Amino acid sequence: MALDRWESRLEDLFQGRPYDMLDAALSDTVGKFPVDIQPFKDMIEGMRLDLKKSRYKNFDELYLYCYYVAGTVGLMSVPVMGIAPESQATTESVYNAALSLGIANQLTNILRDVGEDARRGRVYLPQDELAQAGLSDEDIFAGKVTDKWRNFMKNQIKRARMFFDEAEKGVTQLSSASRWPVWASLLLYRQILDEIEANDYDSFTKRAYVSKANKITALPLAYARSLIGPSKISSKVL
Ligand SMILES: CC(C)=CCC/C(C)=C/CC/C(C)=C/CC/C(C)=C/COP(=O)(O)OP(=O)(O)O
Repeated sequence: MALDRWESRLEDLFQGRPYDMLDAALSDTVGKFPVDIQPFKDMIEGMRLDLKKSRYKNFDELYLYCYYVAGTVGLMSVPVMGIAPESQATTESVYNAALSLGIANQLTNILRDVGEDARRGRVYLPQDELAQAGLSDEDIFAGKVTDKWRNFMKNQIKRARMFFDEAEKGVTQLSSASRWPVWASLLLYRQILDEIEANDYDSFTKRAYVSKANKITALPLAYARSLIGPSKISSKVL
């Protein structure tokens, strides 16, 4: 019911009829930038899915959930951030990178929160891959770091990193003012994966986080990378 109401407010604010101040802020943004309503609707759909589903058969199902709740945020952001006017990249490839960053962030979030989610009876991990690794829901609820779990997590982390790599290809194509914050968020969120490794894959009892010192260090690195735009200069330098 609440989600239905949210959806009708969304449609209203896209037509310039905001209900409250927050709606008004989004309505203003929608009037200023070429934002599409579909990713917003899809995010609400993701919330509906999350209400009725707490297991994912395979990565295809998990990917769809990640698209709904996080990939959509990437798609919403690009029209506001803007693509660099000198970019030769296709619009599709930039949206694809933005989608990948949302997916990468959500997968990272899931791998960090395994214990917290399990305590709420939820397992956002592909059931077929758990089975292939010799693991079951019971192992997740028991929360013991075993070699099977470590191996499983290594593969999950590898996949999340592939999505970050995919996302990297798009950041240089964004308008120059948008590149720094996006690089910073990418570098910082990806470091959570390093922290999960440093915790010996214990996402059951530990919440992996990036230290303040690492966060501060990431900012100049992100800034340096943000200087690279869609030019001929090799983006491999930094
Ligand atoms: C790369 C290019 C070309 C553009 C950038 C496009 C952007 C900004 C993508 C980022 C999308 C993003 C920030 C997605 C959010 C993903 C995420 C981790 C959501 C987690 O939300 P919750 O589940 O509420 O978090 P908690 O579990 O911490 O409460």
